[in-house]
Amino acid sequence: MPSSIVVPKKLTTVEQYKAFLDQYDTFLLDCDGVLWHGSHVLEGILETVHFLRKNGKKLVFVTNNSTLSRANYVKKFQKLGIEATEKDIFSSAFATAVYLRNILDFPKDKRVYVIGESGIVDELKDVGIESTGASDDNGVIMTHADFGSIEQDPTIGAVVCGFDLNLNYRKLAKAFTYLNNKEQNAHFILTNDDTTFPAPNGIYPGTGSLAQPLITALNRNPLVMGKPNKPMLDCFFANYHTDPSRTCMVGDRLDTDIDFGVNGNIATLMVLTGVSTEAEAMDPKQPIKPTYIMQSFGDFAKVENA
Ligand SMILES: O=C(O)[C@H](O)[C@H](O)COP(=O)(O)O
Ligand SMILES: [Mg+2]
Repeated sequence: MPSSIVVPKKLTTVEQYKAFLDQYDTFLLDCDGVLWHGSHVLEGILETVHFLRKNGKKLVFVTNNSTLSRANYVKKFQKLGIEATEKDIFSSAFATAVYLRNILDFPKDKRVYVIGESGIVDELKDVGIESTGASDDNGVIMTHADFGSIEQDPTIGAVVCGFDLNLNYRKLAKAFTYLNNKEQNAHFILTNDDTTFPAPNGIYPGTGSLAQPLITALNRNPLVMGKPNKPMLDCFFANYHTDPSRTCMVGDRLDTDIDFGVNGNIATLMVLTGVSTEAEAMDPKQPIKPTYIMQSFGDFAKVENA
């Protein structure tokens, strides 16, 4: 059906929330912008998670945020008051590691140069892939005399770029050097390409924006692992067997979360606590349409008290 005809259904009343919840058994929950902003859990989220689980609903967490491993996400969840196990968590770092190991059959004698944080390094290590970079070059201020210190490294079989609070010119110059060596033929991979992400006091540049200098300099498009792309879909459906007709993706971004659900042929609920707006979703020219829209996932807590 043409997207201009699909009109998302706005959920606003407790009766509508209840009728919505009765349709689904499994909820794929995005994290940044749905559950929290950074480490600030949004209002009603803890009550909603508790209520849904008490009513037998399955919650799976699917995040493009590659900064933590699943093990460290479990610790974050627990610290914020949400029980979770590694098997309930799908991050773009995990999808990247699975893709390098299972799809690319990454050579044993090669390493990955990482622009990003511990989540990527740890998940690669979990599948037996060695990496370099990441925090090695944090805080390194280059001078114009330093270019000679950037050398080729034939052991680099891939460059993986994820969210990196400590991005700097040296990291970009090293990644460019490895990727620009045509004989080396290193893979260029982004964990995700979100242009922005929601923090407690606004939105900020995301991984897709951080990687743009490399994309422009190389004139080359990377492979992207996270939502809405196939590697994350394959990673999820290889590990989770749910009834698609009783499964719903909940997210704050049209171009990652909602598109991921559309690509996975499951229903989608867009919440307005993150990046995408109701006007964007309702725009007849918008090609990506959520099945439902509501203000906040935390509003489901009102059903319990109804
Ligand atoms: O820039 C990023 O890495 C992403 O915007 C961000 O972390 C998205 O996380 P999600 O909303 O998928 O949990
Ligand atoms: Mg999000």
